[in-house]
Amino acid sequence: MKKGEIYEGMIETIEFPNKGIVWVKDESVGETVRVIVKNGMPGQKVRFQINKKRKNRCEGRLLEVLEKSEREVREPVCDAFPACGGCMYQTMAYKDQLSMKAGQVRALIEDALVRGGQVKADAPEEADYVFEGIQGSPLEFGYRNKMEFSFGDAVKDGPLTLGLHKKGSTYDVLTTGDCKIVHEDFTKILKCVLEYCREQKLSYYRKMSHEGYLRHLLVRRAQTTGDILVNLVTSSQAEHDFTELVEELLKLELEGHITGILHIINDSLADVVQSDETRILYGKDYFYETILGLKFKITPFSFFQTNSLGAEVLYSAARNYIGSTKDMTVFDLYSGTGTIAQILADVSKKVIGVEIVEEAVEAARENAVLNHLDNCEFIAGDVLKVLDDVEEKPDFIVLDPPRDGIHPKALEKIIQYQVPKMVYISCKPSSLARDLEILLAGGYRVERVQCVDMFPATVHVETVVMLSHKKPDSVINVKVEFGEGEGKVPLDNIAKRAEAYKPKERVTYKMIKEYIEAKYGFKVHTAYIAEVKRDLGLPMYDVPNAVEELKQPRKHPTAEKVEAIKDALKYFDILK
Ligand SMILES: C[S@@+](CC[C@H](N)C(=O)[O-])C[C@H]1O[C@@H](n2cnc3c(N)ncnc32)[C@H](O)[C@@H]1O
Repeated sequence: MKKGEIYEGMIETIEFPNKGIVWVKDESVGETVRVIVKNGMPGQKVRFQINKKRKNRCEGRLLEVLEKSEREVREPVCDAFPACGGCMYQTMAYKDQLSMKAGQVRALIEDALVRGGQVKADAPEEADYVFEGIQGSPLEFGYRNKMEFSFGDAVKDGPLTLGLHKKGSTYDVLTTGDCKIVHEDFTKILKCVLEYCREQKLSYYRKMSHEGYLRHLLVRRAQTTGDILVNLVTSSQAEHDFTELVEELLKLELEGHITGILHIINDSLADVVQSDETRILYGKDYFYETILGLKFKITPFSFFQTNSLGAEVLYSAARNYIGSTKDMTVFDLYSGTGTIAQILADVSKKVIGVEIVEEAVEAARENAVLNHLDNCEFIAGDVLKVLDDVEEKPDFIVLDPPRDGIHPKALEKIIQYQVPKMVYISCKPSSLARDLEILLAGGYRVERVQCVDMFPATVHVETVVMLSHKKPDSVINVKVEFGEGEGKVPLDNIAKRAEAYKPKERVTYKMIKEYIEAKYGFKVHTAYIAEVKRDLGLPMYDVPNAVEELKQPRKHPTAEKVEAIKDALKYFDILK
């Protein structure tokens, strides 16, 4: 198999977030190879081109869907599908989307449990934590309370467009005039603004040359109050009077109501929505949203969960795990506009929120006053640094970091508090799995896991994890001196050991099973793989994965299965 070659095959499964797994025969060596093909659906027959080939990892670029999947049970709901790429799973039944996402999270968590030492690779049946499945979003469509549309064109020098970027393109913008994951009010506003800008022949800002005027349209709509904030973002390269546009927008027949129309000037070279200057064209520059009975003031740039009703499900799941915090000091790390802190405030002694965006911290403070809570403190700054300066010690910690997860050094500081319990809310399970390994190594164990789907039809999924601290049975102190001389550990040795322990491409039991099924046409149990490895004297931690549970007394593999397992171990370089 070489880079550039074209193959066909069936997408057997999808690993988080959108990694389709296809097994194909590489005729040049007579082997069956596992290829990752992104952006497909489970069960589709696809044609793809190999674009990455490494020893244990092969990737292909999807060229064409040859046959639809049986799991595509309905017609696309919008005309930007599949070019937009935002709602890849919209043709799958919602129930099916949910079970696929739950399976993806479970596999990642259970890998992390093995790698972090909570579960032994050869005894997956001893995975002593509770995986509670997935809760869906109350709304399958129209669930987003915020959308950032870009101005551009769909083809070079084509007519002005306003909407979302084409999948995989930084430049081409599709007009998403019937996007179904936002309320109809969003599309009415989008069409009105686009029509006006086309009539006025306003230019759009080009990312390469940094020339042009129109940049983004940011719309926020509170799901519970129907308040709408319209933000038109331009460069400062022209001056335009938007009075007529404001009149047009206010004439629209909307289900909600516009509380503010803002003109934001942004000359930043980066393609992000931010403000050098904000002009209020109508109304005010904020609105209110209600979550679990609490009121939150939202400004154009403050972080707020984008699915308000879904956030209620997520926060309820977290609150359920957090339990009673009476007389406790709680740290809400990565607190945004302080939603979680305020949900916990009236059942805690004190809550301290830490958040890096100053504007969100100011909003959090205002929100606490609005909700008559006087035991919340919000600190602006990076968690990594702020934890060094906070004098109070937490009794309980809630973590809700951004997609990339938690900085390892911040995790170290969090672990040092040794709080008996923590709840980690994650919007990216692969970052969560990486952070869990560090938390497990730091003496924590995973007790319960609940997934919540906040973004139906997309690849995203949220996870809430309850962790508890394992108290050590006993403690011994070991003093190690580094350097040359008797009784010291030479630094050279450390460098060699570090080299030997460098992370290798991870081969899971699942990969071995998939290889065997594709090549030999039969399934093998995890326990059989473990048994063959034990018999061969292979280290048991080399092939971690623990997804299945034993449902009957352990049997032994047949000779045929033993040979197939040995072949797979050789294929993945575990057996030389
Ligand atoms: C997933 S949001 C959670 C917000 C909040 N808990 C909520 O539910 O609304 C993550 C938040 O972390 C903030 N953040 C990102 N990096 C940070 C850091 N190093 N220190 C503190 N806050 C950070 C972001 O600005 C964002 O508000």
